[in-house]
Amino acid sequence: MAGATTIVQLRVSDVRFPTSLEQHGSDAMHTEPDYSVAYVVIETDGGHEGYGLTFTLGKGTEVVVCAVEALSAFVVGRTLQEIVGDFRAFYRLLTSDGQMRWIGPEKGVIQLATAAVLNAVWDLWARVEGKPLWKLLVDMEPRKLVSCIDFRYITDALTEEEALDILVKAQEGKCQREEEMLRDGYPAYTTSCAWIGYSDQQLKELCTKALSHDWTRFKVKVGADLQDDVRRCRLVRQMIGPDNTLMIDANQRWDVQEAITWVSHLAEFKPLWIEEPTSPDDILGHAVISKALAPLGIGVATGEQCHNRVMFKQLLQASALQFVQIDSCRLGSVNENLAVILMACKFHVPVCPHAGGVGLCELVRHLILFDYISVSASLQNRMCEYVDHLHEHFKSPVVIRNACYVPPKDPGYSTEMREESVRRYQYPQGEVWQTLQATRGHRT
Ligand SMILES: C[C@H](O)[C@@H](O)CC(=O)C(=O)O
Ligand SMILES: [Mg+2]
Repeated sequence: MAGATTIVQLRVSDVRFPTSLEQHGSDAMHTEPDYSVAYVVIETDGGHEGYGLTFTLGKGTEVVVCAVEALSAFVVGRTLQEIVGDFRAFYRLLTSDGQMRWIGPEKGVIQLATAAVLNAVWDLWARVEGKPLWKLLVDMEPRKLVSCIDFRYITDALTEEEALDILVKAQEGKCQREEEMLRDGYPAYTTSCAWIGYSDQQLKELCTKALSHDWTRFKVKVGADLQDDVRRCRLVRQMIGPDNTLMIDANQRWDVQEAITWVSHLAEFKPLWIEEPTSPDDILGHAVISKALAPLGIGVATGEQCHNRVMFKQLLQASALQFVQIDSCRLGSVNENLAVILMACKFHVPVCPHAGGVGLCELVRHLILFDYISVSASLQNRMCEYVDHLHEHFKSPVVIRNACYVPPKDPGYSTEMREESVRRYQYPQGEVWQTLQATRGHRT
């Protein structure tokens, strides 16, 4: 890395897209989501910039913005070299400050804010190195990678030495896997055909279109009404045929027993997994559901609202999930995602990232490429979520080819948004929101 790069400013914006108008992103618990971000820009004295974000659903983004502002004092005035020279210490500084940690620790709004800020730092680092983030990670020495992870609270499941060992072993075949990814891309599944607010007609049209674009894996939202779910799952299964893959997602709608009963009624449609059947905090509940559904061949997937590595640790220790859904903006950025990816590898549980939101596809593709090339070395039972919304607002948007994520080539973490998008969708002063309020009285 060239000379010292001091971070001189951090700016944060509340950017919201009115996706609820057309029910994009809707599920059994979030019926009117306006896909939004707390969007962070850090500037350095040398003219470099880093971009970060965390995902929200509209209302409340201003609270995350406030938390980001509270964290900015830890970042501004520091050099990039100082931060990444001991990234574990910096992660701890942000998450373990003696006063700030009281409003977490490492969960909720403050962890979302940590993700936004650290995503900007990782973006800056990758840009300064002139590499896309996945390549920065893939090229990094194993010892350096583990030095970015805070192992506090997880050493009973994964020690630093074990993490190092996993990374060192996976060096074998790394170059071939990188070539394979550059050639074929990383397998994806689509959630965009079957949001809960879509009509049956929309489901049919979107499935037809997706099938014609080579999609073979489909996720359907369930959990609001059993008869609707039976009808929708039947329709999608008929459309996609017996050999394609179906997943279902309840977004935390049920109690534990209710989840088992409800999903048993949907077993005839052969879902690979039920996602978020119950409260994301109920580790033992997930374990009970996993055990009950295993004989039906249905696994449990969760993670999009799993707020830190300690929760994932317990889910893994309790055999409470069969698919680990990391989230680039829920966990404490790349640092904490590395911890979870390595724990999942140790427990032999596949990582299938969550990406239903604005910007999540852009970011998480970097993490899953790293997982395959440098950690798991397997594609067995693995795929990364894709949703077909709002990519046009990013400078390095996702590219999908043959239903696979094409590895991005631009330096950075693909977090930079188009300036015009940020300006127009800024809440509430952007022209899109001003117009919506004036013409439709869209709730603000
Ligand atoms: C509110 C979000 O769209 C959520 O439904 C996304 C999700 O659960 C997923 O993509 O999975
Ligand atoms: Mg989900």
